[in-house]
Amino acid sequence: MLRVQGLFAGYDGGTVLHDIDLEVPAGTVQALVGRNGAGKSTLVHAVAGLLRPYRGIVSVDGAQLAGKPAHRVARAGVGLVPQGRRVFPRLTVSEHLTLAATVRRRGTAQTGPRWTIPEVLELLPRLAERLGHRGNQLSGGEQQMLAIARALLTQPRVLLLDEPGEGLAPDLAARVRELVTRLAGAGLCVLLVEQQLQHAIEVADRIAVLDYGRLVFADSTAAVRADPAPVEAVLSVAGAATPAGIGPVPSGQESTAPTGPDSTRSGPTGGPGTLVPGSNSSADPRSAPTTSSSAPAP
Ligand SMILES: Nc1ncnc2c1ncn2[C@@H]1O[C@H](COP(=O)(O)OP(=O)(O)OP(=O)(O)O)[C@@H](O)[C@H]1O
Repeated sequence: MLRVQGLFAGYDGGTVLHDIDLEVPAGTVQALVGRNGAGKSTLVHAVAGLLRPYRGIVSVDGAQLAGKPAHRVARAGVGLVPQGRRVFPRLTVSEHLTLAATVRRRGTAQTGPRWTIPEVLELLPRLAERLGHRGNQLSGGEQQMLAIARALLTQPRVLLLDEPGEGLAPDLAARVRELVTRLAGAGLCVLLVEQQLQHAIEVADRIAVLDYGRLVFADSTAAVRADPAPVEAVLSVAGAATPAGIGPVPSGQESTAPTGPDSTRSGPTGGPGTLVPGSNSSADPRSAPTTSSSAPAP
């Protein structure tokens, strides 16, 4: 189980993510949707240890990970398929896989599937035909497959996928979604960032919506499929060019609970089908942050 609780994070002392609560049980896919700049990648980075949260909890099966560096988070069982794939241009496919396979999990018992290079190649046969090719010789789809293979070889219990279908041909993107379903079926907790609500509906068990750095909606996919209007309303607000913006670090950073509007927090999944209380509704042009504290950057 991946648990995120009361998470605040941002850049250079400014706050992008406000009081995020999310739980992803093993064997399920949690989709995260939201407009450009809503904070989706920031959340993924904060979970993966690439960005140190200002405060809040990130845990995997009870092990606290918030604030730990990315390599420790990876060893604790969190695999990342970053947006843009980020493969090494000069390393071959084979070298990428070998390197990833050397990341060993420490300090926790192995649960879920344990991937070997042959198994990963069986899952992604295209890579088997490209073992000697360097990263910069791969197509976008092949790079995506490599990024997924590399993440699996770190033996994750939690897989974070940041827009894995971005830039792929529709049929390849659909194959990636099928793969995501299979991986959840194998017992992984999957947090999937998706731009397209329809794609999220296809693959996810639950759907959460980030807007202006706040979790404004969370419910089962079945509920969203039955009534997508609340999610569509958030995603389609005019003026989407205004991103989350970076506000100041929340005041009272050192205190145990946030104050002001942010303190109205829903349960971990935000409650059934509701726009999360305490967040601004999609109809409100919102201002980012609540205070102008000058708390220090992390
Ligand atoms: N490294 C950074 N330094 C400063 N600000 C950043 C950085 N990365 C992102 N931001 C800002 O944080 C906010 C959220 O960005 P983020 O990339 O998390 O959004 P997103 O929802 O993933 O967007 P997209 O769908 O366009 O990828 C934006 O205002 C963005 O400009």
